[in-house]
Amino acid sequence: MSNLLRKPKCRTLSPGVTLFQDINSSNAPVEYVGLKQLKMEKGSVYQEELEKEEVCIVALTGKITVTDYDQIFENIGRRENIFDRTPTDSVYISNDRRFKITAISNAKVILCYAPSKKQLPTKLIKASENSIESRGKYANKRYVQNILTDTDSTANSLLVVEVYTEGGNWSSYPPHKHDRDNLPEESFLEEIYYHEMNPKQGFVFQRVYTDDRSIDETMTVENEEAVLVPKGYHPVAVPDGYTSYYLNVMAGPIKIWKFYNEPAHEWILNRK
Ligand SMILES: O=C[C@H](O)[C@@H](O)[C@H](O)CC(=O)O
Repeated sequence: MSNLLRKPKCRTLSPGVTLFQDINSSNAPVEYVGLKQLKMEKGSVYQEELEKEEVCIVALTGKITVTDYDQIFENIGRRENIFDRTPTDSVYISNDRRFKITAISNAKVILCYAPSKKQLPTKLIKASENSIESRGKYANKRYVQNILTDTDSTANSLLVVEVYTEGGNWSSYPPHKHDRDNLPEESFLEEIYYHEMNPKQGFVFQRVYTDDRSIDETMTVENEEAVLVPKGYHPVAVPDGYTSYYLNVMAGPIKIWKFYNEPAHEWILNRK
């Protein structure tokens, strides 16, 4: 199995709180990004103390209450099913703070991490504040819900985005990368993909590869699996009949998303 593919591993953290994905610099070839996926039973509690990291808590499904012990955001979350295809609520919490999540209903939560040294205000990112984009044409149409963009001053490092791609389409396509700290041509952002499929028995193909092919992994990715993109191009192909969802966490030395399209395939963008 590819070192870039992370299958869910079930670990009970506390009564009613199960960890399925836990990706960080101690167990993955990444320095800037981290991700946890939690499943929480109604009434269960998850607590964490942050050091020099910031977190975006995404109420993936169900309802949760989040507090940083100064503010409390009650009953957040806007969808029972990720494929309701509506934005959801998130909470940004900065470095050197602690937080507690209480599940108001059975809930699925994604925690997105990135480095942070300058403590910024905690913020509820309402679903209505997500900017929505329809990207692509022909067979690379996808639908994007931006939670934290590179122009958003809420976070120091984090970019968080949700992408829906219908069957028969490609996303993150034409292939692009952002693995060089070389502005204005390209920025360096590591990336984690957290994937879900509808129906859930589906899969997508994702290739992660570099110009020199020192990395060239083509993976079959199934429901609730994650893919690491330490560097390289990272297109996704979705089989007919299925809808792909993925959440991206991105971060790097500078919070700018300037990607570089692979020259061999950039002509794709010029079709009328
Ligand atoms: O670099 C960003 C990620 O590859 C995705 O968020 C991608 O941009 C989504 C898309 O445009 O298809």
